[in-house]
Amino acid sequence: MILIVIFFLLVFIIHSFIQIIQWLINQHRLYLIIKTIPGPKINFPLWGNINLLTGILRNQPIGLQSKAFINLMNDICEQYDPNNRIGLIRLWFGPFVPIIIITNANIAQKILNSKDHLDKATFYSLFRYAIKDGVFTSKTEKWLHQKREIQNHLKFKALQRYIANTERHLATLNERIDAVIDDMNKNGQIDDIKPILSTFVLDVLGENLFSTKFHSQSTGVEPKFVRSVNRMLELSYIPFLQPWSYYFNKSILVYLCNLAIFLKTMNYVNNFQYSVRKIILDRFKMKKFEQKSRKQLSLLDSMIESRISSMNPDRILKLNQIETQINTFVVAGHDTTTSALSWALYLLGHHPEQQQRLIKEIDDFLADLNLNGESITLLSMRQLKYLESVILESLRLYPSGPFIARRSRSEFKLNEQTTLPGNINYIIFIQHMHMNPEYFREPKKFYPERFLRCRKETEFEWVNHQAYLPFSGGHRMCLGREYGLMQQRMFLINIFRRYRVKSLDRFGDCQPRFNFLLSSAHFPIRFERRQPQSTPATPSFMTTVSRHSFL
Ligand code: HEM
Repeated sequence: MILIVIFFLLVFIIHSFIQIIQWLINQHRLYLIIKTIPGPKINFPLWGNINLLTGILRNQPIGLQSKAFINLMNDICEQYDPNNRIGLIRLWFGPFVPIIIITNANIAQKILNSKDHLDKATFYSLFRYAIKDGVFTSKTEKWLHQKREIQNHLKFKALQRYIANTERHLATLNERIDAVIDDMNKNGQIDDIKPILSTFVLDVLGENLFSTKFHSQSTGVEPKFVRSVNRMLELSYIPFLQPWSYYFNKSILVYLCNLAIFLKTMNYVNNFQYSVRKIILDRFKMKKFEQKSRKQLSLLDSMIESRISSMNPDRILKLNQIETQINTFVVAGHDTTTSALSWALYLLGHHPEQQQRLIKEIDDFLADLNLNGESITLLSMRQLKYLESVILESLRLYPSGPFIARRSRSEFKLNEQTTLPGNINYIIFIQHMHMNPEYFREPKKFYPERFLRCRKETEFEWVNHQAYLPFSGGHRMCLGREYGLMQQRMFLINIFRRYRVKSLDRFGDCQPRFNFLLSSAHFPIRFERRQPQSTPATPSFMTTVSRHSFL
């Protein structure tokens, strides 16, 4: 008996020994490859470059920490790879965990289009508290199945059905703005536009995604779970930014307080997930959508309908998977869209010339439609090229996702000289690329015209299309891109056919608050009604497909 135990013990020890040797060989190979990539010096191998993060971030309040993080990353890129010569920077998080930052558009495109880089980076697991293993966070194999099922429900042709809800909530938004204009004390001034936009986006998302009325605009408050998700992401972010100092330098009391807040927010998120589950079960049982016109189905209804009508339901998303996707869309679609709307207003409010050009384009477009007795359709909105350029330029200057990250499954040969290592995390630094004068001439300038001047992939005097990644790119590009763009188009047409806006702070004072993907503009703004005689009679958005629609 003892001999058998000794035998197994020996086998175990030899096996572990071989594993350790293999791991050391791999680490050495990784080290040799990474050595060729520029990056900050390591003074103390156990820490790697973590001291850079902790040093700068320790005294920043939550919310601004992430801004400090982005600034730090920008500084590191400029210092260690001046003029984007190589487009790669390495950082060591401790002795064994390297991260590679990519600032070269060509390399970023190769990574995003490679089948070996479909997994999201390890630290995306923080999102799993809020959205579990949905299409945003899932690993390649699961993601392929989920994406196949979801993309049809969000592609351009499917969006027509969301117009009616959006238009109704836009009408409520107008009433809110009108009330501020008519209020003598306020005289059209809103001290912080973000909550107004956020509640509007949420109400639209609730109805379009899962037939739920949040009533956020009428109550003026976001549901608790939305604030909880944001808070949760902020809290999850702290240990990532300050892995050691957070636990050792701060008092245990601070840690416990944050833990208590985390658990409380988790509770709200769980409650929300429970409500979503209930809605899904109810709608599934009632099969209400069977009597509804297909064009009015919410995303949830159409996913359930696919499941019911499928010949092979095993291949279609199950109800619990649908629930995960709905949670994912609310989190992935809410702050990103709010942020895009708020920054577009901010920039236009500071650039009257561009605002006037946009107003003229919208007026001409509406006058043409009126003349022909047509409504605004998804497709006709696309004729507004200046509007599109304003949206694209705002997203360039303020991308909702300043960086995205992937985990490689294997080594990746970039060219004869450079091979990128496998099994490590890559950060694609979108915000840095958007500000690179090599890719975008005069990058700090708000200049929507750049997109009109460079419409084709081959024209890149003002825009390098490869470096433009507000919705990411390649295989795991944003699934809500068309939906997000539609919302922005409808919102801006609606605002500027009625009002002029003026941002009331000093240009540049308003700074984004990042926590991974999320950033929004909080700033004071004044709305003025446009003179009635100068606004053309306004055709409504077309909510049903008629002979004018090309869909
Ligand atoms: C202006 C609005 C939006 C912007 C700027 C934006 C941006 C992005 C970016 C940068 C990513 C890549 C994230 C990463 O790889 O880490 C992404 C992914 C995603 N977005 Fe959006 N998004 C927007 C709106 C939406 C909306 C409205 C929805 C849903 C209704 C949505 C759903 C998703 C999903 C599901 C993914 C994950 C795709 C995948 O991994 O395959 N997004 N988005």
